[in-house]
Amino acid sequence: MSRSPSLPDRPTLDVDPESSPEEHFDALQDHYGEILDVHEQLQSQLEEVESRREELREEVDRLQRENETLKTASLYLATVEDLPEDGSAVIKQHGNNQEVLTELSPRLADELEVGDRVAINDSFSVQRVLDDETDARAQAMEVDESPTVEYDDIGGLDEQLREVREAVEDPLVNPEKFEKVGVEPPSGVLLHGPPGTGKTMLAKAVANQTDATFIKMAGSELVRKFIGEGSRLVRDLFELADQKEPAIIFIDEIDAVAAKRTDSKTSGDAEVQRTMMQLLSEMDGFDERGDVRIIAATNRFDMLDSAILRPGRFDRLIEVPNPTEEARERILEIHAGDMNVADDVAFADLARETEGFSGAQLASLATEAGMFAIRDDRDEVRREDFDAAYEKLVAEGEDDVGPNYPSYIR
Ligand SMILES: Nc1ncnc2c1ncn2[C@@H]1O[C@H](COP(=O)(O)OP(=O)(O)OP(=O)(O)O)[C@@H](O)[C@H]1O
Repeated sequence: MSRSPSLPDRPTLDVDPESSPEEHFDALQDHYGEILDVHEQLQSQLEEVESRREELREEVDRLQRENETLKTASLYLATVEDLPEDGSAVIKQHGNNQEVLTELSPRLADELEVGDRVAINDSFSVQRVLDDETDARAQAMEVDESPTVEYDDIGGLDEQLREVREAVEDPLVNPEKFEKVGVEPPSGVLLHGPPGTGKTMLAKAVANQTDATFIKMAGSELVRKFIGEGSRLVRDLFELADQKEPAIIFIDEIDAVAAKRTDSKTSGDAEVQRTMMQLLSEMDGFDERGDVRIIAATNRFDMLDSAILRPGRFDRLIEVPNPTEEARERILEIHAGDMNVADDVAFADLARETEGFSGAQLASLATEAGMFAIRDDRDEVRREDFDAAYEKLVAEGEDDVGPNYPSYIR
């Protein structure tokens, strides 16, 4: 839609070569007059265009502000239930299941289909259409039908492994044991300890051992931007586990949804609370579930709300600490065991010198040492490679490695 006015014709000077100087002068004067006219017309058109430009600029500013508000304001989630022909839509809000009839913009009316998930604002006006729900589910959950981690791949955590097997594997494999004795198996297992100590590995290994599907959800993923989405994901998570049983649900970073209540009453906190309530209610209804076990992990045990630790919820707490010297040796053997290691490398020495390292850091130490050997065009990994790897790791992550570096690094 263009509103630009058409330009006036350019005046031409028509002078008869035979004309007298007076006639010539008159013709020039007429021409000058015409030029002045055109100049005036152009001037007024320019003013008109400038004022239109100003209007458009204001419109752009307004839209930009509106866009910003839309981007920052919390939106609610809803599903399109019906699309009557008149450009309206019946939507059902997630969380409270409120059904509303709302007008659609012409663009959305063409685009929307029944079943679509949409984001709506406080006045129930549809702001945008969201991705396919299955995509959102797939993004948030990691599903591994047959994890490959074995118990033997885990270094050190013998006592923790025994407890996890007792709480998760036995109820799946020998449920009758519990029935005969008349005790309820633990509802949920909570693994807590510093990062990279093998919590995920433990959960994966027990899923592998029991031929269960491993379904992982990160707590941070459950804390979503859209109101109602976190609790919806929790429901999806348990539903999926039901479909896939036997299954092990692993919720990493559970502290993101189950932190102690704070005094602040921001909508973000309320949304986290709702997600946690949904999780608790799923766990409370857990008895009727078949072969589904639930394991959660946290690095921030101190932050957890005691509500999730009550009997019937995460009632088996297992601490997974950083490895002891003996465990560090075992972890190094696991990760460097297949490497072509020179005679001057003694895992026992390395274990002694890596106090404060987590399992994940020991795994990186082995990989990095291998990389140094490759870079040097050798097919054998020497002690000097482990030393170089050590220095690199310490330099990269002073804060993660912990205070106990060996003396020759400090
Ligand atoms: N006890 C261990 N034995 C062998 N390898 C380990 C051990 N702990 C950690 N690792 C190595 O570190 C990697 C990361 O470990 P994992 O993901 O299990 O840690 P996590 O405790 O779940 O960490 P986070 O709390 O950061 O999620 C593993 O894939 C493995 O290579």
